[in-house]
Amino acid sequence: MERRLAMIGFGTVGQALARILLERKGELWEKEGFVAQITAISDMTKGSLYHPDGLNLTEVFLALEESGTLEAYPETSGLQRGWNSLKTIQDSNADTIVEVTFTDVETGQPAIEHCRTAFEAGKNVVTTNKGPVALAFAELSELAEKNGVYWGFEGTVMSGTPALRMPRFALAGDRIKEIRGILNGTTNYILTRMEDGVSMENALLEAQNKGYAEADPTGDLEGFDALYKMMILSEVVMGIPLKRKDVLRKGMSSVTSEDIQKAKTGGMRWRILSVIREEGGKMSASVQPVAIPEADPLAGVKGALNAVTYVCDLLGPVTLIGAGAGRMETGFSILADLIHLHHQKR
Ligand SMILES: NC(=O)C1=CN([C@@H]2O[C@H](COP(=O)(O)OP(=O)(O)OC[C@H]3O[C@@H](n4cnc5c(N)ncnc54)[C@H](OP(=O)(O)O)[C@@H]3O)[C@@H](O)[C@H]2O)C=CC1
Ligand SMILES: N[C@@H](CC=O)C(=O)O
Repeated sequence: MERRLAMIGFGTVGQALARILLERKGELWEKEGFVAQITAISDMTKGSLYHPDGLNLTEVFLALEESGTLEAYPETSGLQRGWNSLKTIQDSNADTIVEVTFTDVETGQPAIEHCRTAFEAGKNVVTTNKGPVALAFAELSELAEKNGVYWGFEGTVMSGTPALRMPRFALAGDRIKEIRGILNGTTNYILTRMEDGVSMENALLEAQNKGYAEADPTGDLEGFDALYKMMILSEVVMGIPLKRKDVLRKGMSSVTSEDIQKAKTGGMRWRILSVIREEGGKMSASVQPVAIPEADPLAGVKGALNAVTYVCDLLGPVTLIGAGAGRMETGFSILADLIHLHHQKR
């Protein structure tokens, strides 16, 4: 069965998925029997395209190279332009909506509305947007189930590293009472570069150029992004919703270059640690900068790598280390969800 996709948002992650689909088309068909067509793209500033027979992705990238928008995409019979996100979700022939707009750390909008509209229209959603999962998991899961559609969100925690799929499937049956780790790629990248003597401002610019940072990097720097990921882990993996106000949150702005150099001289490394613990059905959680000894395995987690440890009652602690952010790394998370959906439907 050919999957028809509508991309809502076409920035770093959306374009990475399109590249992967373009470059791996033959291999995905041969190895997985998977085939997908992007029939619609709707992006705030780049513009919108819809063709029921599918868009030519080579032409999409040529248009973006020419002007940074989709304006130069060639006219063909049946091509529609200018549809906004909601019209694209409702009126395109896509069966699966790829929601990759920015994460709003206050309201989760417009992404929550995008998911709601898709589910009500009987369409699957695959997203890397943390807002809908952190703030509306119960409501949206129920709506997806009621409409018999799939909701994939693997990329919301640690990009394509299976930080959700592993505990949900491979560790099913174990009780997870504690989760801890490094859950933000941008700040881990910045701290590592500051250890090399790069200023915080320049390290942030590098992180932005590499596609790690949020559209508003305050979300990364002040710990909101990690907080959202803890809310997702708490509800999705441990089954207990966590409120924003219940998380002790400290951003990285309190850590200076001097602190980092001083710690380095003393055999320590600064990392932003996230911890969630369950005791008697009550959750406690924190995200904050901590100086840890160089010998601690987390001190060796560098750059945009992240790590998460699941403390299981039967298996003991299990740690996963992998990409926390990045273009292809997050584009891959959507592909992994699409292949999962494909296997389910098959
Ligand atoms: N980059 C990464 O490594 C990771 C990102 N994520 C998440 O994935 C999502 C996408 O990230 P990324 O691609 O990096 O972000 P970008 O900012 O690069 O892309 C988001 C795109 O969505 C567009 N957009 C915003 N609002 C709308 C709307 N209402 N309708 C249509 N398009 C809209 C933006 O347009 P404009 O620029 O004009 O606002 C932009 O082109 C985010 O929610 C992020 O938190 C998750 C894991 C890793
Ligand atoms: N901005 C985020 C992107 C992935 O969630 C990060 O740096 O971790």
